[in-house]
Amino acid sequence: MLRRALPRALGAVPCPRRRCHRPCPPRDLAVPNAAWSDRMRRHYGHLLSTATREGWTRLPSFRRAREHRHQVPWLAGDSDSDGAGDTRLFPRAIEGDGDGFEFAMFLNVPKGRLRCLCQPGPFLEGHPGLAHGGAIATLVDTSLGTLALAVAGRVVTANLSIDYLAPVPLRSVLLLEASLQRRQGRKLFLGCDLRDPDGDTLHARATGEGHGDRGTLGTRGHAAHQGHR
Ligand SMILES: CCCCC/C=C\C/C=C\C/C=C\C/C=C\CCCC(=O)SCCNC(=O)CCNC(=O)[C@H](O)C(C)(C)COP(=O)(O)OP(=O)(O)OC[C@H]1O[C@@H](n2cnc3c(N)ncnc32)[C@H](O)[C@@H]1OP(=O)(O)O
Repeated sequence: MLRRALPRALGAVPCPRRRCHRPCPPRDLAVPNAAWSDRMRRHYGHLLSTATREGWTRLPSFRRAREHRHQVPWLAGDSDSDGAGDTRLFPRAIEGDGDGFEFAMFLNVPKGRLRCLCQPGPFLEGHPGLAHGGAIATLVDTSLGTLALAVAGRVVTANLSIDYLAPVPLRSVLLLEASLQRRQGRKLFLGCDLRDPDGDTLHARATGEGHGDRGTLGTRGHAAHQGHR
């Protein structure tokens, strides 16, 4: 009992492993691990080395929404009502390195752009050897959602439309380039392309619409953006 209560009282995050109650610093998952291919590492290195000069910020990525509370305070939740803290961000739900989504995002708020470098793992299979369309939709929604969060605060996806143009092999490397196209009141219109960063293949093109809370866009969103920088 005390083992569970003390870390929480100190503001530490309970370890996501079942039956482990030690305080556990969140692990940033948007960094290379042993499952990243050489291509993934090469593109990550390039994005990282040019990021600062070109005004991009690498976003750390944690297992659970709450662990992003320093960037997006409302993701911490209002209470512990989601149980014993055993939640996962959907794209981080598959735990083995390389098995699910390996990804790293780079954000440029002034330009309204986000890049997501991704390596889809073998547990995302649809047709044999190929990524499931739902997995691609997750990648798109997460990218457009993160961009919308960064520029406008509390936003939900109202609409998502994806043209699947070419199959995505498992363990390939993909670069998603997202941009904010326009804002209209509480609505944000976003789009993205998902490409092979080394070739000509355009795997998917998507558009999305995010809606902010009444009274949120431009206020809390601004605060979240400031907090991030
Ligand atoms: C600061 C740095 C931040 C960096 C971030 C770093 C790391 C990020 C860390 C963690 C990231 C975590 C998460 C982010 C990743 C992924 C995000 C995932 C996002 C989601 O996956 S989120 C779940 C799916 N999402 C929902 O669960 C939405 C459920 N839904 C609703 O909550 C409502 O349905 C809502 C709000 C959509 C509308 O509700 P409402 O009450 O405002 O609607 P209302 O009827 O008043 O209409 C008002 C106007 O919207 C038009 N309209 C209505 N519905 C529409 C639709 N579907 N499509 C197009 N237009 C629509 C009407 O036509 C009218 O248009 P008009 O005003 O022009 O007449």
